[in-house]
Amino acid sequence: MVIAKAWALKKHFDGFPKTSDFDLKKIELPNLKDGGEQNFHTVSSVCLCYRPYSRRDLKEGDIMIGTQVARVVESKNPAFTVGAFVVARRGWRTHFISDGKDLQLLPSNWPESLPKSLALGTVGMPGLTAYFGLLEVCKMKPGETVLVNAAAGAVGSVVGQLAKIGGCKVVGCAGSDDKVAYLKKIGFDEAFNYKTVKSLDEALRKASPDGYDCFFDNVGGEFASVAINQMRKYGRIAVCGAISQYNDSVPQNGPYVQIPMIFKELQMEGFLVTRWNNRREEGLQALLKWVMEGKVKYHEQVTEGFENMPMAFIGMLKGENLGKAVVKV
Ligand SMILES: NC(=O)C1=CN([C@@H]2O[C@H](COP(=O)(O)OP(=O)(O)OC[C@H]3O[C@@H](n4cnc5c(N)ncnc54)[C@H](OP(=O)(O)O)[C@@H]3O)[C@@H](O)[C@H]2O)C=CC1
Ligand SMILES: O=C(O)CCC[C@H](O)\C=C/C=C/C=C/C(=O)C/C=C\CCCCCO
Repeated sequence: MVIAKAWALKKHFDGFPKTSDFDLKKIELPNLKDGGEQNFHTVSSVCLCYRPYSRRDLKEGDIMIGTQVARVVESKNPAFTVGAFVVARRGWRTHFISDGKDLQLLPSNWPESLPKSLALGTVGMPGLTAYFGLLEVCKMKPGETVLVNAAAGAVGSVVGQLAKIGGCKVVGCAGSDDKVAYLKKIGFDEAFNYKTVKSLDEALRKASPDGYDCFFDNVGGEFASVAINQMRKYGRIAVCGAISQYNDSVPQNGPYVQIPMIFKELQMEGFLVTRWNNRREEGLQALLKWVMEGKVKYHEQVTEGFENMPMAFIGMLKGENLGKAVVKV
């Protein structure tokens, strides 16, 4: 008999999440039925989207939403043999039983040398978000200038590198000098620390005096209000996330975007990566190839221990992660 550990949402977040908002539970798993298999969850993702999605999708007492890479430890399903690795969206839990319908095997050509946890980051949902957001929403073209914020994170770090592969100039910003140094190391043309610059407006102007053709916005709020005024004519803004607003108890005012949008004839489009679920394999194979060729570098912020999941999530919201935040169980 297996006893799984799971983190539940004890109390809906009020402002910034606290460790006391989570509750560690033990769940006894039944024996396997024919056609079922049991997975041991080896690495778990902590994703920023849990913050807004928790309010919409969970009630207090529910297991936290989340995605994991899991290893099959017992199986009565021939499609998932013992030892296989799968990506599952089964929330913050150490073990679970599945009939296989909600599992995705890692791509069959996944190289042994590559950490399987990348299936939660650069070669997973965040990488796909960067890929489709840049190609399909920003519609970047060689020679253009691309701006991305939260640039040292899971999505942003891939955005910048894909834009370089696409022949663009890339400007990124992040919240520490170490993150800025990392952005330069992985090929960003310009990078700055948005927390220490005297004026965001000046920093953006200095990084690209001619303005920006594409803006991949992970942050929203005040940053977006400033950046929108530095877009070039016919610029495209991909609204991917709004981190600066997720923990607000009182909604922020603005931005009032109509004037620059009219005069510069801008396009601003929100998107969810799931729009391209039917092209998932294309995106994963492209990302896998670039990673294997060394054209896309990755970094993971690894927290050890399932008991530290809430801390890893809170740490990511505070900006403690470089690259994708994952928890090893
Ligand atoms: N539309 C879609 O389909 C998807 C959207 N997303 C969104 O993409 C964005 C990036 O996600 P992801 O790459 O996983 O996260 P990250 O790995 O980038 O981690 C979050 C980072 O956000 C930064 N941050 C936190 N608070 C603020 C703030 N107030 N202002 C500016 N930056 C802040 C921190 O970095 P720093 O030190 O730089 O402040 C932190 O490290 C999120 O908004 C997420 O919701 C993600 C997946 C899919
Ligand atoms: O690890 C997981 O479980 C995440 C799975 C997410 C899923 O597979 C795919 C799409 C993720 C989209 C993320 C979107 C954002 O982060 C954008 C943020 C907020 C959306 C607003 C939600 C408001 C609900 O009231």
